[in-house]
Amino acid sequence: MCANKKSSAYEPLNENGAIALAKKLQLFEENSQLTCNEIGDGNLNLVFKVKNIESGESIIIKQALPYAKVVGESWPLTLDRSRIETNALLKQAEFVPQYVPRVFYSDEALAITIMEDLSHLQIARAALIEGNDLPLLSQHIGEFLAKTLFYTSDYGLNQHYKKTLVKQFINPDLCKITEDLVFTDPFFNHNTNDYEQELQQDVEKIWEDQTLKLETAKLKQLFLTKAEALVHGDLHTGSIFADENETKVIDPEFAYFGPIGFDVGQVFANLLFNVLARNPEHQGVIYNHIETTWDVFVTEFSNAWNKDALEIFAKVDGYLEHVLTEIFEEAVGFAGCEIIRRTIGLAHVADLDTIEPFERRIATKQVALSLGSELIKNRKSITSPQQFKEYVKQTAVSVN
Ligand SMILES: Nc1ncnc2c1ncn2[C@@H]1O[C@H](COP(=O)(O)OP(=O)(O)O)[C@@H](O)[C@H]1O
Ligand SMILES: CSC[C@H]1O[C@H](OP(=O)(O)O)[C@H](O)[C@@H]1O
Repeated sequence: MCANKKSSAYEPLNENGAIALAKKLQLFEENSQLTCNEIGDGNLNLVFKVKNIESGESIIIKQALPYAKVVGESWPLTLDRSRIETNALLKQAEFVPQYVPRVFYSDEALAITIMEDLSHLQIARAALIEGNDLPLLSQHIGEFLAKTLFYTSDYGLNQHYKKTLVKQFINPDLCKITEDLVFTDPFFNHNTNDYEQELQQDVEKIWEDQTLKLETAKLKQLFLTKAEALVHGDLHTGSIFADENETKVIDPEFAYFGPIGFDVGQVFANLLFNVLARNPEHQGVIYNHIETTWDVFVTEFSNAWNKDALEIFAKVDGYLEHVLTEIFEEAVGFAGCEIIRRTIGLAHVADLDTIEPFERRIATKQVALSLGSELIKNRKSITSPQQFKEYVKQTAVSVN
């Protein structure tokens, strides 16, 4: 099966429609007995799993709705995100086929991507919450980040061709969601915000902190303007399937040409949520994941740079180090924004929301807010992932 595109009129699928489509496209052997379930638990799209009862073979049909599923028809949203998702998966597969689902078919008009079923793996967020530590997660994600980001950047890609890709991945509606939900609304008294009343004072502290707002404005400006590489754009642990051996990154519908540090920072932040949710004796393994993600990223990015850089200045002493230092600094700041928005903004994370008892949940969210603010404001003086540990400790002491 291979990806292709053809035109048909848009209509949202239901389970029978998904089976009919799979049959029409001859994705299973003739006369196969097929079942289908809608399994989407994300904020935006429909996800159908179609399975051959006898052979057990299955595929995933993901379809965009003309609105954001989590809010409903009052929040219209472009179907073009499906084209972006398919093309991002195909582009990433050029560099790291082992870390993305195979795409079998796509149809822009129907806004569908048909891909490999990854149900044998577990969503990394759920696995980490359960205490399943996914030993290869950070090794794989570090390599995924380094290769997808280096080879789509001006360092590793023909700079003229890169501009045609920038055009192909213009993604204004999904970027607007991030500009609002990650970089704006949580820092103001906005009606999309969602937090427990026990956090009111901590939230107001954020709204009143002018230094924090200034630094967030600078990070938002980077997100708006720094077309450094084709970023995934929503690389949280809910967008990663994994087990002890395998890792697959899904859901790149927010992909666009943005700052490399954005993807790296979202990975840091989402691992930090898991750190915060754990008892201290179980945190070490997740801190190690953060360090390994960065170490592998640096190693793989540097190898790719030394082997394949097309930028003539790449061989100038100090240039690679400068780029890596800037990526880390920006990643720390972006991680801070992600931490704040997932704590008090529209879209939360289960790591924090499932903490029991309630008092511990609130105390942990207070630490998260303080940590997020510190990462944004102090990102220039945080130069290694080992410092996250100090910052978590320091903010925990200052909050409690
Ligand atoms: N390739 C896949 N294989 C198996 N399950 C999948 C696959 N893609 C998505 N899913 C399931 O659907 C859920 C939502 O998918 P996701 O791509 O995150 O949707 P959304 O864009 O709405 O966030 C995932 O959490 C996972 O349970
Ligand atoms: C109304 S979109 C909110 C939020 O949802 C997206 O995540 P996902 O599609 O993985 O559920 C993205 O993080 C958006 O910011």
